Amino acid sequence: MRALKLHELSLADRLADMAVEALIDEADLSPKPALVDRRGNGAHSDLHLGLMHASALSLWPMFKEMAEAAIEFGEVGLPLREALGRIGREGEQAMLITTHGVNTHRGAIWALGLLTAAAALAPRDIPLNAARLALLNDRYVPQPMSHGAQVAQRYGARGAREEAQLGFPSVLQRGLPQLHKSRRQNVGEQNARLDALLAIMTDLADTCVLYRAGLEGQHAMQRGAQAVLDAGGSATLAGRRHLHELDQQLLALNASPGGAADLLAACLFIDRLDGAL
Ligand SMILES: CC(C)(COP(=O)(O)OP(=O)(O)OC[C@H]1O[C@@H](n2cnc3c(N)ncnc32)[C@H](O[C@H]2O[C@H](COP(=O)(O)OP(=O)(O)OP(=O)(O)O)[C@@H](O)[C@H]2O)[C@@H]1O)[C@@H](O)C(=O)NCCC(=O)NCCS
Ligand SMILES: Nc1ncnc2[nH]cnc12
Repeated sequence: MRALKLHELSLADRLADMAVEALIDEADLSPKPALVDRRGNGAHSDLHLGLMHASALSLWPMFKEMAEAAIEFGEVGLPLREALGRIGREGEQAMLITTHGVNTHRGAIWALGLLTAAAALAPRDIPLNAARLALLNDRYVPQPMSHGAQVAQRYGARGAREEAQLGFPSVLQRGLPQLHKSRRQNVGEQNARLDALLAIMTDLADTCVLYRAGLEGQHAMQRGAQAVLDAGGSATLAGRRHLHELDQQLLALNASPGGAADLLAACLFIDRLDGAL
């Protein structure tokens, strides 16, 4: 049988590969404060690294289908938005079957789903087109009292939806610039990615943290992340001490920055796309 050459992969195949790789890179990155990583399960009793990997892999067909839908519809509009909503909900079901009901990647399905579709539409303006899609109202979206919805009522934080509708400011204005800055300082790729995660955490209203630990958790996350960066970042000894402190503090508060983790995956996906399309 003839071997499949890489360049014979379709655009949708390649985008799905890149989305899943971004999720696996995020999961593997260590030491992340209070999140699942190579060291352990962070603040989660029902998650572990193997489950994060299995969940990421289970989403490959969904990302491919989202990219194909974008290519087929060819423009930002309600038909594409509602197709993505349907595909995303089916992807969530596939994830829940794989994880036996644990929510591993709901936020990532949303963020990376929109970005994958936008990348399939046009290589330029990816965050802008993702935002335009997020601003459209899917008429079929269920309205359950999600953790995000409860936090929105209690604190006014609009979480994952708003982040996408604004064109992913935490990724474009914080994560990516820090990733590039740390790379320029030759701190090593893992430290650069940790710094990008911390930069995202400095200003995020993460509904996962707010749901579990309220404003105290959010302040601890934001201040602690800033302290690591102010001390020189994850590659320095002082920065590592602050990172350890942040890990301990978030674990004590049971505050898991799952939203920030999803946005790091979005950041790594956009970084991968650069030059690949
Ligand atoms: C529009 C949706 C994003 C729904 O949003 P909503 O806020 O109503 O729903 P949630 O499910 O509560 O939140 C979405 C997840 O987004 C992540 N997130 C949080 N804050 C932000 C932020 N500021 N910016 C970006 N992303 C953010 C976060 O995901 C991570 O945390 C998950 C674990 O959370 P949780 O279930 O609360 O888990 P635990 O605390 O561990 O619960 P217990 O076990 O302790 O009970 C984890 O999955 C991470 O991914 C938020 O959870 C969209 O999701 C939607 O409409 N979905 C319907 C399907 C659909 O139409 N999809 C469209 C595809 S294009
Ligand atoms: N590494 C991680 N740990 C916990 N929750 C997450 N949600 C997305 N990535 C995560």
